[in-house]
Amino acid sequence: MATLVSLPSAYLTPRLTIDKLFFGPLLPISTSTKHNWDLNKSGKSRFCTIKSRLTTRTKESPSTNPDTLLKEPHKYFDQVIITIRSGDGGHGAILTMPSQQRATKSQGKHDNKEKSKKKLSYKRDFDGSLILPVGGHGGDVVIYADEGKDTLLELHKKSRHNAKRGGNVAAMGVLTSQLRDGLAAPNLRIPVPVGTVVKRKRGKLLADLKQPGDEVLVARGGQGGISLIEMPEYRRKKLMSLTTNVMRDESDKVLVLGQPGEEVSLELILRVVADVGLIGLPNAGKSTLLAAITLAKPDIADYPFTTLMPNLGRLDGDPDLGPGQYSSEATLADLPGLIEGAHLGKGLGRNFLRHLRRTRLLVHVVDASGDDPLNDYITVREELRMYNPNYLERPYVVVLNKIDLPKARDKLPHLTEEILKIGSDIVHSELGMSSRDEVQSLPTEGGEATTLSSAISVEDKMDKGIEDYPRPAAIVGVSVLKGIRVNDMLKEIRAALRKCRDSNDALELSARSRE
Ligand SMILES: Nc1nc2c(ncn2[C@@H]2O[C@H](COP(=O)(O)OP(=O)(O)OP(=O)(O)O)[C@@H](O)[C@H]2O)c(=O)[nH]1
Ligand SMILES: [Mg+2]
Repeated sequence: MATLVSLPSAYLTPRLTIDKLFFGPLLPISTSTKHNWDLNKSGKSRFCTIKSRLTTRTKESPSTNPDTLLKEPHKYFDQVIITIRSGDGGHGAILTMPSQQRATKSQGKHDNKEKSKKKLSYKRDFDGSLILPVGGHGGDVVIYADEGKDTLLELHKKSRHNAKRGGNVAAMGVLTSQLRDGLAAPNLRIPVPVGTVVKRKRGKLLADLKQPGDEVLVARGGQGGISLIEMPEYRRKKLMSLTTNVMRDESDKVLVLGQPGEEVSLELILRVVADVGLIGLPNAGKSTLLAAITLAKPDIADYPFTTLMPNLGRLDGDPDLGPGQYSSEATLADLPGLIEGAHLGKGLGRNFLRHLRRTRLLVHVVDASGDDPLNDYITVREELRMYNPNYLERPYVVVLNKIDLPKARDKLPHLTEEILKIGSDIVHSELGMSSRDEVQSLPTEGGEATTLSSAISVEDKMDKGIEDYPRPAAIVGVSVLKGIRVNDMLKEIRAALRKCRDSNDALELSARSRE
């Protein structure tokens, strides 16, 4: 990009040489990095950026060992720390006026012709002032949500990302018209899964990339340096009268060198974007359920912790709704099994529970053929309470699975009755909690949604037991493996989803009217 530059008298005297400009006290020194010129053997000056001793540079976060990533991907897929650096700006140059080039004795007539042709290429603004080339802008770093990405594992393998530096303005005599394009460095774009939260390492939230294509500029590339012209005094005066715009730094120094890019350490946290979260003990049949009602193909096996990372599936709209069926589509997330003590780190621990945060409805899958399914149900509710009591306020459907087995079928009536006993009729809203994601309204048994405008603190909620939280929106006995009552289950899930969509809309409306 070219800029209009005026030339302060100090820089326009014929005595000013490149060496003086580069080695003299006029060099701009950035606060974060120090620019240094060193001479190589041929005596040519070469620009390099060195680490300043006075400033601490962010320590590079080490990449995770590929073996560890392969063995334990579930520990790394949803969180990573990366270091990014935007590109340095390219340097300006000391250019020679075409008139001087023409006057060079050593050049032959042919050369002079060429030069005078080039002279015509020097750009002038509408007011006659010269437009001189500037160094290329350093590449920015942008992080964007890409639907094709599922995890953050790739970023563990490569935790440092540098954008390219801008191009330097070439040596004396190169004309504006040749330099105008191609000097700015391309932006570095880093794809992450939809639902990634971008934060400064131990610092402020920069963006929540919830929608495909959402993006955030995390580091701006350095500004390119300006160019100067070396010329005799009589021409200088003429030029000064024509120009108005001067680029200077704080100490009145002209910025010939490109500015350094910025280096930042970022923490990326993935929070799965799903409408419905499937929870339950290991082996309850969560993945089988997901495979039965969506096109997802999760691993299913007869041992605990088959699922290590959330699986996503898309539930089609309800065909009975006719044209409105698309409004009943939903994304389901099948989460790893939860066990007693998960909130203390047992099993896969509690970290994956953060993926429930954006869900609006929970489907609690219980293996009804187990020895004590009621206790299994209570265990999971307790773990949710210990992790985040707000999750207990979310509407939920209980799926009593494996009723193809006689053991489960026999227990069904009593189990349903016992589960219905646990819970209260009071419904809380999370309006006013930290994130809009968590704004919820919960239906009571009768389907009415009540809103408590005052937010209840998490400490207060911890004092409450699971019986103080709402009952399930529905309880259904099914066999997802054998396809028994799967349609009834789908009906209940869709009805609960519609109810919480309606109440969310109502909440949004009332929030907007208050604004
Ligand atoms: N008999 C019967 N078996 C089922 C049913 N649903 C699932 N299973 C079996 O239960 C076992 C566990 O199923 P998964 O779907 O992997 O269970 P999960 O809850 O996803 O387990 P984790 O991923 O370990 O948390 C598998 O052997 C399934 O075939 C069912 O309706 N009836
Ligand atoms: Mg599973």
